[in-house]
Amino acid sequence: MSNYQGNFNSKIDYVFKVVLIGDSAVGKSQLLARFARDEFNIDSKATIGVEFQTKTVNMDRKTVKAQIWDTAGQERYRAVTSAYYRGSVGAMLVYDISKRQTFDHVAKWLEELRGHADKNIVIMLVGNKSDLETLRAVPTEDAREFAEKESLFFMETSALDCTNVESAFLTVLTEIYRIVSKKSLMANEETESGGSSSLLKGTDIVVPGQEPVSGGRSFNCCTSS
Ligand SMILES: Nc1nc2c(ncn2[C@@H]2O[C@H](COP(=O)(O)OP(=O)(O)OP(=O)(O)O)[C@@H](O)[C@H]2O)c(=O)[nH]1
Repeated sequence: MSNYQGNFNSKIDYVFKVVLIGDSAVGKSQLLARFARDEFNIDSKATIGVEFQTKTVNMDRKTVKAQIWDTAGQERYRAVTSAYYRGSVGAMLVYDISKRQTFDHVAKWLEELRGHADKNIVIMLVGNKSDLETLRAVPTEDAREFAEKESLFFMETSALDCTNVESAFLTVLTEIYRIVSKKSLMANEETESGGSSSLLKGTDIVVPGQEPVSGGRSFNCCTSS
């Protein structure tokens, strides 16, 4: 079920759409549950269609609402690909450190992501289930090397025991914020000089219960109220 945790009383400076992708059962839904609500469900069912949750964080005296989207890893249950990626400015590409195949499929997920998302999207490679060290099938070094080659952030996490979950999401959100603030600065300069910026274009995001969030600002991946 989609779960919208909007706070209509406080001013939101930005909305960042972040998508979760990766094979089925790697723990995408539980990473989201842990980050958004500090919950974990050992009997987590496969996602059908698409869900999202929000979490509001403060950065640099701005209020950022992370709108995190989760879809099924299984092809037959997945959301429409292009709609899922539309407007996303961050992605968590998740595999399971105890299942080699889920890491072998990371390149395929990355290809799909790069084919559909903004070229400047911030991507974190996430090796989840780090609590299953005794069953490890993906050496940390292999993943780190892949991430470096592909210019991705990389972290190992455990939604079960909380390791690095917050840190992984916050790293992505902070990097998006860094790019967007820079773009905001550039946009102001370009308005004066007549140029155009290529940083994190994104598209309009409509949050249920709110007006479409484009508007005020010259970059439309985010909102400003
Ligand atoms: N040991 C361990 N199990 C986890 C962890 N994260 C998720 N799981 C378990 O892995 C299973 C799958 O988790 P989900 O979060 O539903 O996986 P998913 O990637 O969302 O799966 P799809 O919806 O099919 O794409 C569930 O039984 C979870 O309880 C973790 O960090 N450690």
